[in-house]
Amino acid sequence: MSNNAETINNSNDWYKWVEEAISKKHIKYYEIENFSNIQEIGSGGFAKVYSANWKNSHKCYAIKSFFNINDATVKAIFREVQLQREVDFHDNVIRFYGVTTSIKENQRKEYSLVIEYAENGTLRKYLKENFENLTWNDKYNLAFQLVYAVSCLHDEGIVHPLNNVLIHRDTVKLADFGLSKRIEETSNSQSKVFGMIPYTDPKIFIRKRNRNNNQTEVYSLNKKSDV
Ligand SMILES: Nc1ncnc2c1ncn2[C@@H]1O[C@H](COP(=O)(O)OP(=O)(O)OP(=O)(O)O)[C@@H](O)[C@H]1O
Repeated sequence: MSNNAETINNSNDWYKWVEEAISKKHIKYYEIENFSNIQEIGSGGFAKVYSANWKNSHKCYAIKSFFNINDATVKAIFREVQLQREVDFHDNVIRFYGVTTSIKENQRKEYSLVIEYAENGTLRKYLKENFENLTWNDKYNLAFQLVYAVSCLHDEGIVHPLNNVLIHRDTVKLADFGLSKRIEETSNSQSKVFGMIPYTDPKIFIRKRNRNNNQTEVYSLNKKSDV
């Protein structure tokens, strides 16, 4: 796989890259027909996400199907795949398993991502529904996992906007690396708002040079604890 983020400029590059990666077995291809019990579980600005069982087993996967794979979105999708694969050895990061063809009826073959399924959904929803029943130890444990995951991503040179924090049983899982950046990139793009506004360090809005961008993520973490 010779392409890097700079060489994926349009949807043709993306299709070529995925097909080459599948044929060289760098990425596993899952036949969509082998999934059963496909259920929609959520959607965001770019994609719809489904849960599905593999070959009638109890093993559940999440399938992320993009609304519109065009020249503008392929870079984010490619980034998501690249960054997630780099760090998904970590227990607190959603695993990238491979690709399948899109669930949509379409003339053109469209690839969807097959990723680990987080059974309890988003941390936000989980806390809303369970906050009263959680002990301080449970809350400490969730906060600890979140901080630990962020710290491990920093060690790998990646900043995650913490826009998508999921829960699988008692384990925090960071997902959706489409908006994540390498630390050196964030230092060069001070003017760009990074992540969700409520969790964004206000200092990012005033163009202050030489601000360490890991710090903006620490701000996001503190805001998360307000949930
Ligand atoms: N692996 C997963 N397991 C369980 N639910 C998930 C998973 N991935 C995503 N979801 C659910 O689907 C929703 C949409 O997913 P996601 O945020 O990745 O889509 P997106 O279009 O890239 O979103 P965004 O607009 O935030 O970039 C999430 O908020 C979450 O509720």
